[in-house]
Amino acid sequence: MKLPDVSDADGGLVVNETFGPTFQGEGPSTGRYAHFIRLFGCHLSCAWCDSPHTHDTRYDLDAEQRVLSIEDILSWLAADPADLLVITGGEPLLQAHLLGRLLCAIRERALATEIEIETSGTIAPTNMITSAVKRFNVSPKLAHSGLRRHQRIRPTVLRDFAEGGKAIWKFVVQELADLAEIQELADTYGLHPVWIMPEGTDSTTVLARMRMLADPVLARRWRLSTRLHTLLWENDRGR
Ligand SMILES: Nc1nc2[nH]cc(C(=O)O)c2c(=O)[nH]1
Ligand code: SF4
Ligand SMILES: [Mg+2]
Repeated sequence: MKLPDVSDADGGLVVNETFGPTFQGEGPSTGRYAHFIRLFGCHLSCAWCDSPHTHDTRYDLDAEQRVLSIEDILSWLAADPADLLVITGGEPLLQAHLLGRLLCAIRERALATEIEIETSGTIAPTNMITSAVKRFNVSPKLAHSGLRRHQRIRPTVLRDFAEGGKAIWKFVVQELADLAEIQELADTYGLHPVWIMPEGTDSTTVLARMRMLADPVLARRWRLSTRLHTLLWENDRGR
């Protein structure tokens, strides 16, 4: 199975979709008016991935990707400048070089008040990216992702994010037993603050898991995230 190489697309970023305005549905900025850029490509393959169309060869990946120049993306944003711009994927840091240039240009032209990046925590960001963003929402994957530990846990990358001071740690949880696994990672790598988010792509599952998690998360003094877009719009694309 050959995955598309997104690291050196000539002249642009490989984008899956741009959308907004919508609400940031996850993490500390939940509920904020937000625009999204979903970059194409991921080097992982989590069993429960909620955006497999960014990389899974069971999808029509030719139809799922467009090469957009930095100017193309700036024009899209200029039509409706973002309060919060969220860069997600896929794994957006696979395209770190061009992404850094894009984010600098967005800051220079004041096309977003704040920028945050959703990432798996397996690829270190560049300095250019780190200086342009307000926050990294880092989601290290647990054993239930089906990935091998060395694929999902990159100690040096986790420590870099932790020391950089711009990361929050957002763990996708299916069962209460996952919390002990998270505690071990948080203690080993100094991950703080910890956010717990239910796995699920329909409102019934998200709400049931949030109810299951609420008291145990409080007992650990952690934070709880919903998936607001899922509660509102189920698994609709581009929301
Ligand atoms: N509204 C909305 N909020 C989100 N936060 C993170 C998302 C993602 O897919 O990474 C996402 C998404 O797809 N939609
Ligand atoms: S890291 Fe994210 S995009 Fe990549 S397979 Fe896992 S859930 Fe999907
Ligand atoms: Mg996601």
